[in-house]
Amino acid sequence: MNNIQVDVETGKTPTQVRRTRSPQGGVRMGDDLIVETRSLTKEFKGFVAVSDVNLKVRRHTIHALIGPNGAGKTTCFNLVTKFLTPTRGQILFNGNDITHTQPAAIARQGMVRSFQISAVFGHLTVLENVRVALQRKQGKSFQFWRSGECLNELNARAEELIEAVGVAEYRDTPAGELSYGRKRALEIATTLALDPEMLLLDEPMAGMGTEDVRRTAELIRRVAANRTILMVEHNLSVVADLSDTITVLKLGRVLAEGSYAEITDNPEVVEAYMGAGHGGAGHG
Ligand SMILES: Nc1ncnc2c1ncn2[C@@H]1O[C@H](COP(=O)(O)OP(=O)(O)OP(=O)(O)O)[C@@H](O)[C@H]1O
Repeated sequence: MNNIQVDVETGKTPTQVRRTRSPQGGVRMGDDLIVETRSLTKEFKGFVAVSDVNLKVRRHTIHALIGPNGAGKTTCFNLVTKFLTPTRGQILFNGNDITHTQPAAIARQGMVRSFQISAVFGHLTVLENVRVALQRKQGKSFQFWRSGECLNELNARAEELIEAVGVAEYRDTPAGELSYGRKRALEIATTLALDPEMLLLDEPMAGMGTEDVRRTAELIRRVAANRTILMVEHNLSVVADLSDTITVLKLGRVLAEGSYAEITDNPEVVEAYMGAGHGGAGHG
């Protein structure tokens, strides 16, 4: 049975090449940092939604962004994934300044936002959806795909991916008929088809029932074995369970950063959540 570590990182990936290459931008980061933001700031018509955020995401960790409503999590996430342009500040990915790079170019560099590129097509089966994603990554040449060998390879890879995310038994089911949680697992499979070095997840548990949350958390943990994950997540018990590092935002600024134990020990964090009317750990 394949597991996620062998099925998605085969041979010399572009990722591995990047890891050994010296940064092109000439901006040095600490060796273990994959993403760093410097004084990241976003203003909307004078309103400062994100203010001077210095984020340090270490390679091969799960890093969560949390905070009460309106804290700036989504804005911060959209800045890092380049859906928004910062008013000020800098974003580095693998040492390269990507502040002004287009989202598609960043995806090619290995930073992929789930549910961004990887739309799931409801009328296609689970397996077909993953095949489409694999073809999108590799297939520019029609001739290439005409070769039977390539198609076999593609099928084998697609089977591995759906196995890895736990939807293999639904391989021939149209994606539109899947439960919400399984659809999101399939979305993760289509994202993994792009072989990302870093995965950005925007509220991966949103709208899920307990069983789907448990399964998705397990999936994220497996996916993270050889990747970096940055996620915005409201479900604090999931955050507690999964995250190596948590950055707490409040009113656009970093209020605290550390392990779950560290941040929950911080009176300012407790106050921020209580003050905002949040129910604390386990709140979905
Ligand atoms: N496009 C925009 N124009 C104006 N203000 C915005 C815009 N996007 C976000 N904001 C404001 O910026 C602040 C931060 O919003 P953001 O959505 O990033 O917070 P959040 O932490 O993700 O909140 P939530 O948990 O409620 O999703 C909020 O006050 C919001 O109203």
